[in-house]
Amino acid sequence: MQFKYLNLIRERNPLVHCITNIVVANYSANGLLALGASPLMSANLDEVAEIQHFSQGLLLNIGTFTNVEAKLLAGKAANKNSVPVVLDPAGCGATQCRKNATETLLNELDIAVLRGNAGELASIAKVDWQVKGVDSGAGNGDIVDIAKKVAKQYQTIVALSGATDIITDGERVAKIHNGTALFPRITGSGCLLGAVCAAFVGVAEEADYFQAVVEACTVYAIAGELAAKPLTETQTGSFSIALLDQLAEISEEKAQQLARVTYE
Ligand SMILES: Nc1ncnc2c1ncn2[C@@H]1O[C@H](COP(=O)(O)OP(=O)(O)OP(=O)(O)O)[C@@H](O)[C@H]1O
Ligand SMILES: Cc1ncsc1CCO
Ligand SMILES: [Mg+2]
Repeated sequence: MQFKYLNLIRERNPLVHCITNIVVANYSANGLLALGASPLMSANLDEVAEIQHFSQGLLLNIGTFTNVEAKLLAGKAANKNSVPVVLDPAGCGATQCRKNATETLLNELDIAVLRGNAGELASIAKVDWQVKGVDSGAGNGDIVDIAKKVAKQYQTIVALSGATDIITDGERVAKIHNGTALFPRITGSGCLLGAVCAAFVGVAEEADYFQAVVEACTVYAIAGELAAKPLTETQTGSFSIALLDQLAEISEEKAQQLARVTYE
């Protein structure tokens, strides 16, 4: 697999505007900085539309179910200014009002990338699933079918994360086999991945967003793998710091060496 967007991020230092949840705001900003992007966290109604005049990517994360109006306003301005929008429907299956708000965002906005775990994508696809708050839960549906269905329905690129990440535009499917079991043991590793996806599509042409998202998820999963290498399975605190270090350290060459990506 050929990597080309990681170096571009470091060259261009894209500004990624995040309207995210309070749990992960600081960690996401640090992760973007480590990678080589420039984070801006704001949900103020007076400025979120204006920010789309100079931002390269917009992340909308519904995790703490706040600022829905700001997300709509920012998303519409981003669409007008050709700024790619990444939606992370964190915890969207947990309550009816989250389901409704997620549908509204998907219907009202042109979402370039929809990044969530299996439970969140199953909820959007209206497939029966035992969701558990923001964790992915368990279910019997075929996650490739779920991801493809949602990608087609909303004409977006779906990045479904888990032990194997599934990236699809509804036709093409990439599976990323990299990662570490330490990822789901820290909060916000998926939320940061959403922000990372926004940085990658922020430096890509629209026609190449699929490839940019595959690259984003692969680089990220490998950074986690490298961070976990010297750690035991209980060193979750150390992992969260080591992941930031690896996001700063990882090179295209290293990613190329370690990538385990298959296409269907
Ligand atoms: N069991 C696992 N083994 C290897 N990698 C994993 C595993 N589970 C998740 N990952 C990786 O963890 C990262 C985050 O994905 P995850 O599915 O945990 O996000 P999430 O549930 O949205 O997280 P959060 O909502 O806490 O931010 C992805 O890079 C994914 O590949
Ligand atoms: C724990 C938690 N609760 C709402 S958002 C969030 C961060 C992980 O999605
Ligand atoms: Mg999540």
